[in-house]
Amino acid sequence: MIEQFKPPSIAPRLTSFPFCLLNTEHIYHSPLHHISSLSPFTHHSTNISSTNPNLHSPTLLIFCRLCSCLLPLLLLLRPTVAQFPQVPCWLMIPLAVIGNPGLDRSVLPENNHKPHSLLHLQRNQKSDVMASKNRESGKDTEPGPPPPMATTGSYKDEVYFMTVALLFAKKSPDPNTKVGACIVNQEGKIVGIGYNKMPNGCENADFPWKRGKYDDPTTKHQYVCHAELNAIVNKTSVDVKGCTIYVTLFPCNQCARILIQSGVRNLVYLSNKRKDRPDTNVSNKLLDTAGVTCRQFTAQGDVCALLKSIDPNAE
Ligand SMILES: Nc1nc(=O)n([C@H]2C[C@H](O)[C@@H](COP(=O)(O)O)O2)cc1CO
Repeated sequence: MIEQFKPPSIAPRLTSFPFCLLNTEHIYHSPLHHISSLSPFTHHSTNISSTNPNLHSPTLLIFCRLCSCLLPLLLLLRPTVAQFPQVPCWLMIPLAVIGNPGLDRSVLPENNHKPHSLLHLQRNQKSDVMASKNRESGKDTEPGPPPPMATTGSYKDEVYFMTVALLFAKKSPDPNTKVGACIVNQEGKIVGIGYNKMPNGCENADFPWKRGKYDDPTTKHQYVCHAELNAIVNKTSVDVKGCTIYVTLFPCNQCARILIQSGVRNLVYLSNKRKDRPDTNVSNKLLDTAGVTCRQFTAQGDVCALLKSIDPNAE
């Protein structure tokens, strides 16, 4: 199909494109860096290079090519544009494609404000630099509640990723065991999230949630899709080869097989409460033989501190 490029009509549609992409199931469509750029209902990202194949539409490709033609002009304009926070967001897309030497992409905005302009991003970055200077000088070890931005970047990335897994575990309808999983690619971007639930289209209320023997069809075990499986099928990238999965419970042998087959290389788990069960031994044997590195997450304290820093009243 040949479609004429119409800048005025595409602009409003793209206004929200770089910063908020959601599908109908509220699963994000753009790789994320940190929990702070993620909420259950809106997902912000300054990275427009979504790996979702659905976004690689001809329209987008044509648009990107046109943007690259405008590149020299935009390079000239960039310092000027950054002075005006109200500059339309669609103009920011080519700027984001070009990249801004003043911005470190590994330091994405880590507060609740929407990064609606480059100026805003630069402000955030300045705060990050301040926070990191404070850390280096040991100031953030002083007692007392931190100022809103002081915790920015205070935690290892894995703390954010396990926190994401824990947050999504909360969405599980399983009344007994809620499990969350978060898959992260080699660039440190989240490319898949899942939690245990009944298969799509199968109403949670229509199926049993009781525990029991694994082969008993009156128990949940025959029906429920595990968090790891959902994280993989929800992936926003072409594949999850070389990725790391953060999961709140050590995988069963079935999930271990799925992880191995899909190319996940590292596993970080929170709980291994079933370590004495035979199927856990099978998981261990499979993962070990296939060369998937497994380690237990030990920074629970940091997860609690991170959550508390988001909302001091959080439990
Ligand atoms: N790694 C895992 N991922 C998961 O999503 N699950 C899910 C399947 C069930 O919904 C629940 C375990 O049930 P229970 O027998 O502990 O109440 O957790 C379980 C495991 C461990 O096998």
